[in-house]
Amino acid sequence: MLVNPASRNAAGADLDRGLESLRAAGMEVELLESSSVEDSRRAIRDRCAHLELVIVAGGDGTISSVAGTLLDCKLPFAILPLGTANDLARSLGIEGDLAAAFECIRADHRQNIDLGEVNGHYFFNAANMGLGTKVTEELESEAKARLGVFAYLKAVIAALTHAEQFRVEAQVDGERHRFHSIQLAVGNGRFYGGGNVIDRDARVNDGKLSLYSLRPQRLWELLTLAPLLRRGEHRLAKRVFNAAGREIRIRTWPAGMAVHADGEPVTETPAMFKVIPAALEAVVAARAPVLQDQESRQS
Ligand SMILES: Nc1ncnc2c1ncn2[C@@H]1O[C@H](COP(=O)(O)OP(=O)(O)OP(=O)(O)O)[C@@H](O)[C@H]1O
Repeated sequence: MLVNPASRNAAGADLDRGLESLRAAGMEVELLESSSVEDSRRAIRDRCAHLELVIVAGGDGTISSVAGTLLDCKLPFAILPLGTANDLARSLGIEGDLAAAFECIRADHRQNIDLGEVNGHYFFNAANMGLGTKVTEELESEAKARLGVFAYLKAVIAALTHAEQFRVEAQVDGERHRFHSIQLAVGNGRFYGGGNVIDRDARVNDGKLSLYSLRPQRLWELLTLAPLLRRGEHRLAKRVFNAAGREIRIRTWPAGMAVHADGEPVTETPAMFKVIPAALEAVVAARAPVLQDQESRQS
């Protein structure tokens, strides 16, 4: 079990009782506090051959930081959500208190989930260009620690006042689309930004990425769109472009726009997005409605 003490809810978390319950269920658990991303990656790599499961106790940032290592080591993972947004945990149906998350680990229901990749960087939830990256920039860590999910709202309002438009060429599985945008998002999971739905049909195991773009619009129009965006119902809205596919190539004018993946700045446009279907095995909540069942995926 890898604990990131810098995750928002790590400080007050009582892991002892949960750990005891795992040990009582016959699991041999080694507890490790991670001091850096490199530290986490090395800890997993060094133990690769001896581990059966990596329990990541942290937020989305912590889980994304070890995605590539889990993939290389072909190791399954479970989540103890200790972060601010915990969007991947939500996408896996893991909600509620820590006791419920420990219960999921004991029950050990597993599913293969997809991983997104942009210019060689992995992400679970979503990548943003435009307004979304401004939100992250506005979201200074001090406010995030103090306000949690409400900090996102404050940051959104600050970013909206500086929304700039840009031109986009998107090739979705080879099909070309051109449009103007103020915000582009490419999602892999179902949730991003603290419980916003990427698309009402998106699942973290559907083998697809979802793209949406907000066309330039007035501030009041954006504000009226906000509840639809929150629920992932932007298909119902005019001024939103939607598409889904396995490969999405994005060029922007101006070029060199920042691409943030799972909240971290990772690359710039032009950006090549790919989904790696069923990349990782994850411990999920039993009968999680946020996951596509494996039968309908095959059909
Ligand atoms: N593997 C890691 N080990 C140590 N520190 C990490 C690791 N991964 C990321 N960090 C640092 O810890 C900070 C907090 O981690 P994380 O992003 O998981 O929690 P959060 O910001 O509270 O939650 P969320 O990402 O769900 O909003 C990150 O911003 C990053 O600076």
